[in-house]
Amino acid sequence: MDRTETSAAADLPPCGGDARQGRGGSSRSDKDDQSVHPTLAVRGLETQFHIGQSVYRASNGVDLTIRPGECLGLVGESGSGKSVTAMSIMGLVPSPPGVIAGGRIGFKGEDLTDASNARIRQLRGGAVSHVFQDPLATLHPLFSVGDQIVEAIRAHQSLSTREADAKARDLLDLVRVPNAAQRMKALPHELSGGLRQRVSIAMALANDPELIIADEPTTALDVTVQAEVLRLLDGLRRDRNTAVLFITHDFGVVSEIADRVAVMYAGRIVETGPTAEILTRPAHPYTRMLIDCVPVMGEPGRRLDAVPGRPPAVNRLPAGCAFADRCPRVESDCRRGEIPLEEKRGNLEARCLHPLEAGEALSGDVRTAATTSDGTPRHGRSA
Ligand SMILES: Nc1ncnc2c1ncn2[C@@H]1O[C@H](COP(=O)(O)OP(=O)(O)OP(=O)(O)O)[C@@H](O)[C@H]1O
Repeated sequence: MDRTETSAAADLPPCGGDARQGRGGSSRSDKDDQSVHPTLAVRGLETQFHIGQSVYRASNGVDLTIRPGECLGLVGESGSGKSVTAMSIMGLVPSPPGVIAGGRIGFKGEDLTDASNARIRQLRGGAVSHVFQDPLATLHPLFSVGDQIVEAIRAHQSLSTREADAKARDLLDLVRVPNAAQRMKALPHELSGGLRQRVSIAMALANDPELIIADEPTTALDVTVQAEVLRLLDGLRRDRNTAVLFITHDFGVVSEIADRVAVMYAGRIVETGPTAEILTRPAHPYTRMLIDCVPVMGEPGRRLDAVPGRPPAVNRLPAGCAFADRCPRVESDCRRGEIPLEEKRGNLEARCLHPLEAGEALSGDVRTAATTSDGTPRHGRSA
């Protein structure tokens, strides 16, 4: 059966609500040709964990679109559902207790939701690859990095060992590992953290992926190495026209690499739009508060805000806006019912009834709204 012809995802709209423009709203070829299927089109993804009587809604109606050569930054606090969304795309949700209870995952127009395990395995490490935060979790401690890259190549391409070996060396050169031929023989623990991450990027590139899912790939690295690895990833995806889903909790990193941003909170996308627009004129108070947490160079005296309180547990989501208990702009209507992700202005969409105007700051001390009079968060994680 040809899934690309018959699947429901073949009918996915080529451009979803969050697929708009490139960095700073600049035009891209994808904008000019909206008829081409995006590399990734996630629609209404519902990934749940059923534990005892509880249902944890980790991805709760998530929509994402990424076009060739585009980088989407998926941002949110710990536990907001970023990794579960990524694992769902890669077919890696542990089941049980996990289940994809709804929605569709389209890869270049092919519906992966009902794809066979064999098809998902064929894609994973091939056309869809991933880079994780900790390369030691990806790399086998007892095999040389060269052997591991060769194995990754041969799992998807019929090359001789000699050919795969040469390709592995080229990949290490490409990700700028010095003395690649020598380093092929190194065990993972013999390399620095930055070099190990370059090796895992080389492995991710081994089979010319069309989509790379990078889950906090620079979080464990020190800042200079982090900047180098970001530049490397950015250059590679531009040269190779690779779509990238870049997961992070750090808006500083997002500003370096993402064309567009999707902000996740308690399993939902709460705001999405071009990076420059989101960074300078966000509509959702949560996005504003997350951005205010980023240290700014040259402002040593500036108070660093934290977002007070905690997100609600995803097995006990409140009616209405899940951010209401922490939001300085909350009104009674925020707690009444489902709030849709709607266009607020320009290319910005937010799930908010009382959005910020362009460039508006949050007035007053946000702590007054999000904490009780003694400073206790109004909403603690209860599960
Ligand atoms: N294996 C699991 N079993 C049960 N619940 C899970 C499991 N994995 C994730 N969850 C639930 O999904 C929620 C989202 O987790 P996820 O790892 O996607 O968050 P995240 O945004 O990636 O956080 P972090 O930045 O800390 O990695 C968690 O809060 C938890 O409730």
